[in-house]
Amino acid sequence: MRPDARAWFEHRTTSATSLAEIDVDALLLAKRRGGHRISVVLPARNEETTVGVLVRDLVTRWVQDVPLVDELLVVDSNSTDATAEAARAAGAEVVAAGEVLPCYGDRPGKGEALWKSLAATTGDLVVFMDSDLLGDVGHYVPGLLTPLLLDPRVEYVKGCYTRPLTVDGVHRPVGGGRVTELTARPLLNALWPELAGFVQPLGGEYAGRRSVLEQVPFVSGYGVEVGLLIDLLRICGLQGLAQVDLGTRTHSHQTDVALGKMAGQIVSTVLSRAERGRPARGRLEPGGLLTQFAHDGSGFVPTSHSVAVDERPPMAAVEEYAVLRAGVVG
Ligand SMILES: O=c1ccn([C@@H]2O[C@H](COP(=O)(O)OP(=O)(O)O[C@H]3O[C@H](CO)[C@@H](O)[C@H](O)[C@H]3O)[C@@H](O)[C@H]2O)c(=O)[nH]1
Ligand SMILES: O=C(O)[C@H](O)COP(=O)(O)O
Repeated sequence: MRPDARAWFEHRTTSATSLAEIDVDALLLAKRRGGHRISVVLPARNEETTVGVLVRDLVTRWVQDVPLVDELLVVDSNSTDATAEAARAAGAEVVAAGEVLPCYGDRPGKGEALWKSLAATTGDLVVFMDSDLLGDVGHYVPGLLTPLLLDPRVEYVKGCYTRPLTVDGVHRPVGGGRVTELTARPLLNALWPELAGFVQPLGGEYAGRRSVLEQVPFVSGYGVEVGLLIDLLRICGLQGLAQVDLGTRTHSHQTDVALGKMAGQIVSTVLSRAERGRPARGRLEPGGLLTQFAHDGSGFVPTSHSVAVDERPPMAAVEEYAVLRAGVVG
């Protein structure tokens, strides 16, 4: 690892692997003293089997029993199942991504749901969590908030964890995060070696100050995490970023074919950032198309999918958002 990345890793990684490691009273005090308002956002597409349990646990722990979280929003990302109903019944506020800033239309993808969530929430600190998490993750929210609440230099915190992998009924305690290991990490190490200290650059659990989140574009699909990391590095510098070890993360896994498309979006996102600042002449022009092959018994069958990414502008540049914020702040 490059010396700056190693120094960052050693000084900016903290541990919150269980509630026993977290001083919740100190967080509440810091929240009160700093006058913070805290929003938790869960993007969800067809997560009816997991979102209810997750939301109920979060609401019970961090809204009702301990007043850490002020609003908990599930952004329904074009689900075709009962995700919205399950989340609402469990105590979340639920909004469909397409209903937020409707004049901007409705694009598919996780990043779109996260971008819209900035306009649908009011906290100055925003925590993002996936809604397909399994197991006990009750410490994730306070764990992610600890660096933000206790260290004013920190602008953005990324969770990290070990990742079990269960495929075809076979369980392994590690080995999850296949796109991370085979695509995102090699790309980041090659092009942004200062980010090499991030253990889980694609992880879906992170938190940041609204003041920086609204200054960066959001890639609409699965490129959103790697895009945020690269863009927030530019705005906050390495010292404004932190990571916290949350222990273990278990979630539902996608097929290899689906992960191939995700990897294609990661590549498109990273290339779009690598091209910034280069003269138009001589720029790489990524094809934005991924061709995958299946064998049908008699021969290979190619299927092509778009992995081009589009992105939303920094929320701070959106006029309707400025009006909404004026209502909140004023
Ligand atoms: O169009 C979509 C697709 C997904 N999701 C939600 O986003 C979260 C993560 O999606 P998932 O398909 O489970 O992603 P993973 O296979 O777990 O991918 C990992 O890598 C992705 C790329 O960085 C990250 O976005 C994920 O958070 C991270 O867990 C889940 O709550 C989904 O319901 C949406 O809201 N809209
Ligand atoms: O982060 C990743 O690389 C993807 O979410 C894939 O994770 P998995 O290999 O644990 O399914």
